[in-house]
Amino acid sequence: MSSSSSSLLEMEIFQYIDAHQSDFIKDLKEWVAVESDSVQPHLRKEVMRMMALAADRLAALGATVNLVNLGSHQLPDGQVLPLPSVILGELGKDPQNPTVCFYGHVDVQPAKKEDGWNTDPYTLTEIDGNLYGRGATDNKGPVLAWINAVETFRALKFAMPVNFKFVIEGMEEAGSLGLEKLLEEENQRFFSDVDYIVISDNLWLSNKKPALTYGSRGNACFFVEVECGSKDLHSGTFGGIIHEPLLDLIALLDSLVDSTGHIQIPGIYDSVAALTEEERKLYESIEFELEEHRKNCGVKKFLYDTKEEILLHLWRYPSLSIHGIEGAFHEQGIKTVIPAKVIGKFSIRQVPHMDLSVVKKQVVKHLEGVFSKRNSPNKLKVSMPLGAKPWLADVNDLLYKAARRAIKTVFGEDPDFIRDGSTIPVARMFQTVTQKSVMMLPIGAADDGEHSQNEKISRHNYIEGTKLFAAFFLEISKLHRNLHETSHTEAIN
Ligand SMILES: C[C@H](N)C(=O)N[C@@H](Cc1c[nH]cn1)C(=O)O
Ligand SMILES: [Zn+2]
Ligand SMILES: [Zn+2]
Repeated sequence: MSSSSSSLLEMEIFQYIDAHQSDFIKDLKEWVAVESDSVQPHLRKEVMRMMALAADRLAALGATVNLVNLGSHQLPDGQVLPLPSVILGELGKDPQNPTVCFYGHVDVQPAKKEDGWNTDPYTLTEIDGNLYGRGATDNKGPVLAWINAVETFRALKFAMPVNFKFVIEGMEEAGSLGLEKLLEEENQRFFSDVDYIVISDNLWLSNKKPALTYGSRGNACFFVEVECGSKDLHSGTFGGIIHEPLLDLIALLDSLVDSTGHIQIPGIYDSVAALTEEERKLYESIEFELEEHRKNCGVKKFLYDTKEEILLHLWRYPSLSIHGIEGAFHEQGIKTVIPAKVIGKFSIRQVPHMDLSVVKKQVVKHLEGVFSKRNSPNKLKVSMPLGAKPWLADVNDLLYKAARRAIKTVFGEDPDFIRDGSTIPVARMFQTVTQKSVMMLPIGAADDGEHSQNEKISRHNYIEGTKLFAAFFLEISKLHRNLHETSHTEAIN
């Protein structure tokens, strides 16, 4: 295809997408309305309902859809819950086309209006060009944008430039339970003819400038449980004469990080890959507005003052965050009780070359050491319910070339090449199990507020993101065909 006919094609595609914005937003509204929170057990049926909706949407595209049952899992309290099925979808089998597998998730993090949302989190609401709702950017919007892009080719009756495969799951926010086993089982079947894997489940580094992501951190999640007995106690009747579990727990949690953000667990930094001079230079050249980033997060000051230090601590070093305490009274008012059992929850973001099993041992040893110094008779239990490895890709891969060109076409500028501090467990699983090239192609902006109150995707990013995916299909198709024609000619000669 000549470049002028390909740009004519793109023009028609982009016009179609612009003309169908309202339909695409209506679909997103329908998806956001489902409270598919994979973290809270009582909402599991909503995750199942969401999976069914996504499967129907793919079937309507003409895809073959297989809902693979992953069985069940046990919660720390012993409760057994069914895991949502994973969608494996396929559309097109043209041997001339590359096969691109898209991964996305349709589960969300918990959200309640009373957390401080300005609008109902499950009613997609447009204000000043932003579409607010839980899952709007993480990850229902990007999944739909990819589907919209495929739909556009179908509606215009254009030949599909690539064969599509889909992996859509409903447990990403809970650590992608059961997914690795499925990938291993399907490696020689579903994944055997996949050429490229694309994930769109993270954000740009800036509010306006597009990005391509070549690395993400992993995560080791911990529960630390302290128990004094089987029942909560009156703090007037028993306060002052017992070792309180919450005091033990707070001391344990307080021992994890110092006020400069440095993790206090001995050995935790030992295997972190050394920073090369080349990397340092790369970080210096990245455009990154510290003030914009500070405003997005709404804090007064960061732990570090320079762009380089901030990026290093987000992408290149581990970080430890405390997420909450189960069993502690957290409602309004004051309940004068001593909770009998409390569970602290924290996680350590992982970077190359940290090893999850070593990290687990270091954490357990450290917490047991701190606890033993307290001479507490209480029961301590430390567990690591989730572990996801970090991921790093080769930016010289064809995928990145195609995405870079597509970004230039749609946004008129070159992308930032970035890493991401958050975790998409499947990225490293795909790389290790399938050995195919993996790329993250985000369409959300840095101020989208993933996991936060008032999560949003802008109409602009949702619609231009749809165009970006369509342009990417054309670019990867061209580059892949060229590469294979060249290697075919070389083989003949
Ligand atoms: C980046 C992605 N949208 C996301 O939010 N991932 C979660 C996954 C996770 C990690 N540990 C437990 N869940 C995240 O990075 O928090
Ligand atoms: Zn996500
Ligand atoms: Zn998320």
